Amino acid sequence: HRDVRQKVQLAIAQAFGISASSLYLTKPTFFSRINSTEARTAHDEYWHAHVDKVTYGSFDYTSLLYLSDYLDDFGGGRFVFMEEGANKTVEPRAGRVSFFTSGSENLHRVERVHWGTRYAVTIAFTCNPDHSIADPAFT
Ligand SMILES: O=C(O)CCC(=O)C(=O)O
Ligand SMILES: [Fe+2]
Repeated sequence: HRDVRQKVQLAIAQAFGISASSLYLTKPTFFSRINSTEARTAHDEYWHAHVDKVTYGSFDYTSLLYLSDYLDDFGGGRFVFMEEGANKTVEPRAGRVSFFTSGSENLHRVERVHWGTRYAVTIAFTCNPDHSIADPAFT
């Protein structure tokens, strides 16, 4: 819904001190299901440290919506910001949202999931209108 989209954009823009008119949805937006089965392709190897802007190209801001609970639904699978001296960890919980800038300042990785199933959604935003995708349509 456009009104909701505009409110979310405005809130995000205000939080980061940027103009709401310069923030657009970008791709890929994806749903992830992670369990402890063997990776079949390099794409399945979610646990490597990476920078989202490098991995996905168009990302300026990354948001993660978690749909399952660390330790209740799965073990391992915490999100780790790699920081010199002290890594900072986000423990996924259903409904928890994490939001951060997608550049090298936020190098991160996901711990390997040891048991259970971990669900999350990645939704990203760009400041470059050329990288934008259309608003989601609800039909
Ligand atoms: O699911 C997560 O916690 C993070 C996934 C991730 O790093 C990514 O999609 O780039
Ligand atoms: Fe990432």
